[in-house]
Amino acid sequence: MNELALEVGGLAKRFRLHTQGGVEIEVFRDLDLAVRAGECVALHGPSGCGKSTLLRALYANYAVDAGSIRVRHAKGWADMARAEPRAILDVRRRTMGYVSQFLRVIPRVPALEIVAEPLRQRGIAAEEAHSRAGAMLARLNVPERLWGLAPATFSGGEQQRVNIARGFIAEMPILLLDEPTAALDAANRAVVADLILERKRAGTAIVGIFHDAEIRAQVCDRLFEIAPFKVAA
Ligand SMILES: Nc1ncnc2c1ncn2[C@@H]1O[C@H](COP(=O)(O)OP(=O)(O)OP(=O)(O)O)[C@@H](O)[C@H]1O
Repeated sequence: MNELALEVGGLAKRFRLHTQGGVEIEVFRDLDLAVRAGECVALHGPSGCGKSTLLRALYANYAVDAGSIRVRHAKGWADMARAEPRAILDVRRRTMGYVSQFLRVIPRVPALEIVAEPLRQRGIAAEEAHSRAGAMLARLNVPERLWGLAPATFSGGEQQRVNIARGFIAEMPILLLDEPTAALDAANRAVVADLILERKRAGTAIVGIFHDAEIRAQVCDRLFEIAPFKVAA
């Protein structure tokens, strides 16, 4: 069996709505999840059960109230629930990628640059980074005439493919995917399925939200059910 890449233990998360009388929403408690290299796990459960919240917590976009999120990183382990901001950035740069559903468009930065950036950050020369970014965009059927433009005016599906290209080009050991095919047509869904299968063969551990049952069946090894949270009596 492959080695563990991600190990979540005793995770608890609640939201406090400060602007609404301090109401608390408890999303999960005592959540455990282990994911091995090369494995793809789909977060599953009814709408509102906490799939997006868990994915964001794994990336340390949300603070958690208890528990650990251990990530195999730089010949050791990092805990995303406790790490300093600088260590979190290092994990994001070298170990854990996140493909959100929507591209956070940076004004005036062209698509090719957005996709090449993770490679540039890792010290790869501009020429090689741009050539690999172009190949990835071409594979995802983003027309070459768009590569030099900022994606603000792109269609939803084009923006999602730029986002996917950026997420996959870095070849991270752990990938978090938030509905990576939501805005895509059948041909591009097939490209994304191939990209995911390739990463799995290369040993990437993947955690994702996949509402599309066909993609889920193609790429996921198991479902991780987030049970509806019940308040203890
Ligand atoms: N930023 C936030 N502030 C307050 N409450 C939030 C916040 N984000 C999510 N919640 C609440 O946490 C719960 C889980 O939401 P989440 O978006 O994680 O569910 P989900 O399983 O991804 O849902 P869906 O399948 O509908 O996208 C919901 O009850 C939601 O209202």
